[in-house]
Order: sequence, then C-alpha cells, then structure tokens
Amino acid sequence: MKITAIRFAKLKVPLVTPFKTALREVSFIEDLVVIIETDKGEIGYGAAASTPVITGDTHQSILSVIKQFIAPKLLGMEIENLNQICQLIQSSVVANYSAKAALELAVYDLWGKLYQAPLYKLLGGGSKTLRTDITISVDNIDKMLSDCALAVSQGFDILKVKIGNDLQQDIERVKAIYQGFGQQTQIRLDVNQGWDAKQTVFALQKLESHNVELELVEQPVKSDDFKGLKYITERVNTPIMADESAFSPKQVIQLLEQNAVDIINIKVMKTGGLSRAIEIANITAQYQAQCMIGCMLEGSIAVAGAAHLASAKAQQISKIDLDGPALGQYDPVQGGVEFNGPAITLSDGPGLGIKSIDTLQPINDGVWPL
Ligand SMILES: C[C@H](N)C(=O)N[C@@H](CCC(=O)O)C(=O)O
Ligand SMILES: [Mg+2]
Repeated sequence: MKITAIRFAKLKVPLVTPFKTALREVSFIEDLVVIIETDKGEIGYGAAASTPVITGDTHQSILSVIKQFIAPKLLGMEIENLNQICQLIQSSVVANYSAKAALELAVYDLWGKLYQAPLYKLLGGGSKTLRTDITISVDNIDKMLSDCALAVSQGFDILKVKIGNDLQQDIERVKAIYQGFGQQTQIRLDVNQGWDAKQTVFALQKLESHNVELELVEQPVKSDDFKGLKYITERVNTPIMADESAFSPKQVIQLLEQNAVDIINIKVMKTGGLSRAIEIANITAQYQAQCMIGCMLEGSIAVAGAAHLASAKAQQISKIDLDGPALGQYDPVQGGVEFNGPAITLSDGPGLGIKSIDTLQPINDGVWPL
C-alpha cells in the first residue's frame, strides 16, 4: 500500500464552555485534518491542533511545513515500512511537532488498515475502555464550582483544575474546590507555567497545611525551568508532573535523571506523533516513573491515536487526560473512538476505526501534490 497524495481540511467544533488556562482562552476546538491517500484506495486520517503558546505551531505553519518539507519525502512510501516512514517524518525538519503528529497519526491509521486490525491491538493489545478526567477552566470561584458540579453530575471522578493566573486567588480556588468536591473526586492541578518555584512551594505547603490532598500538580513553572521543578519536587509531598517541559525523549531523560519531577505528561502534539510517544513511555518505565497521556484542546481524530496508545501501554500510562472531545458540543467523527463523558471506548475497526467525518471544510489548494 503506497502513499499517493495528501489532502488537508479544517474541522471546527464549538466548546460547551470557553477553555481558559493561564496561557490562553479559546471557544472552539480547531483541528487541521490530514488525509493520506494510497494506491489501494484506503485513506488514513490524522489531525493537529494549533497551540502556538505551547508548541509554537499554527495551522498555517503545520500546512506549509508538511507541503514544503515532509510530504515530498513520503510520496511512494510503502505503509508496511512504518518505522522508516516515521524516521523520515521526524528527520525532515526540526521541531514542528504538531505537523509530524498529524502525519504519523494518518500513517499509523493506514498501518492498521493494511493489517486489518485496530491500532491498540497492533501496538500490543489492551483494554477497549478507558476513563478520562475533565478540565475545569480557570475562572471566578463560583463559575469553577458550578463547572465542577456539572462534571460530577456527568460522572467524572477526576477533575483537572486549571489555575496559575493569580497566586492568592489560585489558593482560594483550590481550597473551595477541594471543600466542595474533594470527597467525591480526585483533584489534579494544572498551573500551565503560571507560578515560579518559590510561589509553588509556598502555595503547595499552604494547601498541604489545610489538609488539601492533591493527586498531582502539573507544570507549575516555565517550561525551561528544570531547576525550579527540582527545587519544588524536593520540598513538597504533592507529586509534580512535567508537561510543557517534556517534549522530547531527551528532555524526559534529563528530567528523570535530575529527579526534577515525579510524573511525565505525554502528548502526541509535543512528541511529534506516536513513535516518540512510545519511546517516552518506554523511557519512563526504565526510571519507574509514572506517566499521563494528555492532549491539547483537540478533537477526536488526534485523541483517538492517544487513546489507542494509552490502551496498549497501560502498564506505563497510569493517568489519562484525553478530554478534548468531551469539551466540544458534539463529535463530528463517526466510527472512531467514542467519547462519552468520562468513558472512552475504542473501536475494533482497523487503524483508528474512523468511518466518516461531518463538517470537514476542505482547504483551498489543500492537496499535495497539486
Ligand atoms: C485539554 C487538556 N485537558 C489540557 O488541559 N491540555 C493542555 C492545554 C492545551 C491547550 O491549551 O490546548 C495542558 O496544558 O495540559
Ligand atoms: Mg498541562
């Protein structure tokens, strides 16, 4: 099965409630969809989110880097040579991880179609069902409490609470949420780089002294502040997780060698797709560190790839933050992974299992080669 062409489209889904973090605020999931065509008539789906404040990638940059640097190398490649294709994708240009992720996802989808097996089975097999947390956006306390109440009524039992835009208010937000929901749910915090190391130690010691028990705190400080992460990890009991600090296998090795964090958050938009996400999961196993599989604010095409990986690598990936599709008002993708509240159900269709996608908006001049 040979690659013959690549097409591009956009997919936009309104959110139930605006997604607000210390880094950005958005009201839609907007994905660039990559469709790889083959000589056997099979097509593979991949997608990338634009998260410029985290990855530096925009839809425009993803599109042009694929067309200019990566796609020319893929034409005519045999899908059965999966590792060689991933190596080509990774080496064709530095960084640009979201572009690489979208392409790798479509190639892995085709690999499953070639062998007529769902991806999680080809990756080693695992459970068809997973459970995700849900993100509570940073906002005033009343809004955050009502978002928590809605999430709990929908069956979510792990809340990923976004904070990081005001230290004192953040402490009050977490105390209020813990008081209201700490008995029924596990609470994880994501600061999205909003504090510095000393502020983090102050806030977490304060919360610990109020008996607030947190499952973990994600990326409290700037992404390049490995020393800050280590300073925090040495001083608090709450487990610390790297997100924006952990893109590459090398960074993960550095973080774990330095005992800078307890947990690694793997996301395909940071690793450049599944091949390096698998590498990172294997590295964390060597260090007996836990990992989470996460997502950007992205729809169910890309998150499907992460879900198949989470199933197959369940021994390493013990925490799941794959709530992107659940934050949208609807899922335009049929036949792939099903996202229903906290429940994620993998399909046994080949590859990612996607049958069709509604409301795809083709991009003008969005075919390569033209
Ligand atoms: C959506 C997911 N739960 C999440 O919070 N992901 C990111 C932020 C993604 C974005 O800004 O699109 C994270 O920081 O963990
Ligand atoms: Mg995060």
